Amino acid sequence: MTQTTTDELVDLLTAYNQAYRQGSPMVEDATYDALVERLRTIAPDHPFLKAVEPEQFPGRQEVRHPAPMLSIEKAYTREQLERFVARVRKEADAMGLESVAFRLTPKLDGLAGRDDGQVFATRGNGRVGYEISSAFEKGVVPIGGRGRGVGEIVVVKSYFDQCMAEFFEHPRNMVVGIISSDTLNENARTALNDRKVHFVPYSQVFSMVVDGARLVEETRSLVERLLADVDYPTDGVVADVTDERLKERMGATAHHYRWQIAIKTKGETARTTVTGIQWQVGRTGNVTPVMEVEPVSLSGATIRRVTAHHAGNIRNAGIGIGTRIEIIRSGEVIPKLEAVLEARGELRLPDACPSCSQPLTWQNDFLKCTNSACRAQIEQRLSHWFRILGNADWFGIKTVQKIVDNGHDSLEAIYRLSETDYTSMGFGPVQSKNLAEAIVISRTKPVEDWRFLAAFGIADLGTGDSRKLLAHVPLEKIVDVEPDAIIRIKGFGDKTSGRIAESIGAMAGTIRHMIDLGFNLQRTPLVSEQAAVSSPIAEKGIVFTGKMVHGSRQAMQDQARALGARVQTAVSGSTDYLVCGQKVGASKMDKAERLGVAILTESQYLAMLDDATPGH
Ligand SMILES: NC(=O)c1ccc[n+]([C@@H]2O[C@H](COP(=O)([O-])OP(=O)(O)OC[C@H]3O[C@@H](n4cnc5c(N)ncnc54)[C@H](O)[C@@H]3O)[C@@H](O)[C@H]2O)c1
Ligand SMILES: [Zn+2]
Repeated sequence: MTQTTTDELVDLLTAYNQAYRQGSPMVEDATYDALVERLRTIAPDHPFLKAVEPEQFPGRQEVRHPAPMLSIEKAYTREQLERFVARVRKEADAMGLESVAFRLTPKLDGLAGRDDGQVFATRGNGRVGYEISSAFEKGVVPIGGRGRGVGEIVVVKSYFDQCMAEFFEHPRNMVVGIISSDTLNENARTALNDRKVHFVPYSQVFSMVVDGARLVEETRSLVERLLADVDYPTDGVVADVTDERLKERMGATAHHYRWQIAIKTKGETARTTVTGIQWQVGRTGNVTPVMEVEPVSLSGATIRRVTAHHAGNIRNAGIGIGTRIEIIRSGEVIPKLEAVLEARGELRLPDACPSCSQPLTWQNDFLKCTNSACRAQIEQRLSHWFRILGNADWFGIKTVQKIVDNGHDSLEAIYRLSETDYTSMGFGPVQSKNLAEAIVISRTKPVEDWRFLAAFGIADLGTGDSRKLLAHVPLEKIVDVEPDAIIRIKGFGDKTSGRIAESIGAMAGTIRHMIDLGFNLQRTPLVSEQAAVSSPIAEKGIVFTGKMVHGSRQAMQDQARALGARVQTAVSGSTDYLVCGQKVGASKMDKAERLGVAILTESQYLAMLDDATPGH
């Protein structure tokens, strides 16, 4: 190999690394790692291999780490893992250690950080990182509390898949965006408000301790067990030697600790051929490509459809019928386009909306239908209503399409339908009954007013911002809201406020109509009222569990809500207190302990409320 090839390779790696750190990788990890290995073969002493691949956050203050935050050596194969275990064994023998144990933890795939309780910093180049303490003010949830050392900033995976996957190509994009920019877009704000962006210290994650033999023999099942319950994006499992003296003896290179290895589980890939491209219209008018492919088997499922995320991917790669592609599936329901192997066929992009035939326009990489009367958008908006309201099932997209086909194309119309109307549209007797009941349930089952408002699909108003808005403007005044009133609320910018007010204005009739139907709405307390209630549990996430002695659980939950708490049904990363009555299941307690949630008995909890009440 000549010097130029080495340089070219390093240039390529540098570019790939930069794209990756900014949240939009250009190639798969395995491809990147293979290139790194190639560099190691041709230029083993190249500086690129001797350091942590740097990330950059321009304009942030630099923070020196007390101990370097290094990269991790990778094992893709059994042989690589065996070699690692053998190396550890050898050092242990030299120390006269009889047994060696490894602590296994999920390798979280986000943005690494370190929180000493005062300063929160990124990894940077491993020695010097960047100060990002504002992340906690933005709403990143520190799991287990502040000051727990190194960990990873990640988005809750199920949440990302359900609510954010259509806006971001990878959860890391979202995290990097949130940390690096001072102005957050609507989706990022929603996720932060929903408390779904966490800083997870590695000390707080689920772990298992095994010996070297088991690690090598049962790798697959161990990895599966470790990752089964982790609701964060992962890209493998990290194995650490547990013995402190052995760790000290093994030390580190400039790149990684010698007592640690990452067992990588890359998403499974397959190769296939594009046989067609379907264009789907979303609620906001984005027209996105779904490729039909020759059926191919991938992690146990037969794949026929592959998403290409946005039209730009089709345009830039020149994908036509006959194009050979590589696809990857790592947990998503619909697999993604991984790489274009050979572009073939004619590139054909729609110039008209597949639903309403209006001309499309490009907005960055997205093709957009701007016709608000577009049939597909109406269907998506109606199904959005039921999805966000979340208290009544049965109105999936197929059902909604059929209803719209029959001329009922607005919420007003749908809420007028009766069981016999459904039957005459051709729904079966059972389904007709279910649909009619679901409508009643959607009005009678309690639902938060911010969900109700967000369900209309108002521009720039996700659930998080809807809650914020309603803390300042009560729902019954919302249709008359002026942009000025929104701008004054923290977190709303000029443009967004204008768009929100305009969009609310355009939907005022429907909003009023739906309010008048009398939903069972739980009000968001107004900030002006909240000031009066200063309680020790305001804003805290609380789970009540077990049989309560003081009163019914329902009554305690209501009281907690009135005191401004966020009452939850399950312990999660956003829980602050688990209040235990009698006969509490061990699993809830375990989970709470693992997540660093404070566990209180019923009387401890009541004492806490009492202490804070004036006059006691
Ligand atoms: N696809 C691409 O274009 C591209 C580009 C650059 C890097 N990469 C990938 O990034 C990796 C190298 O980057 P890196 O050095 O940032 O990361 P790494 O994979 O070497 O991981 C090291 C980091 O993992 C974190 N980590 C996550 N879970 C952990 C746990 N349970 N215990 C301890 N640490 C944990 C730590 O912060 C540590 O700094 C490679 O796997 C490479 O494939 C990909
Ligand atoms: Zn259209």
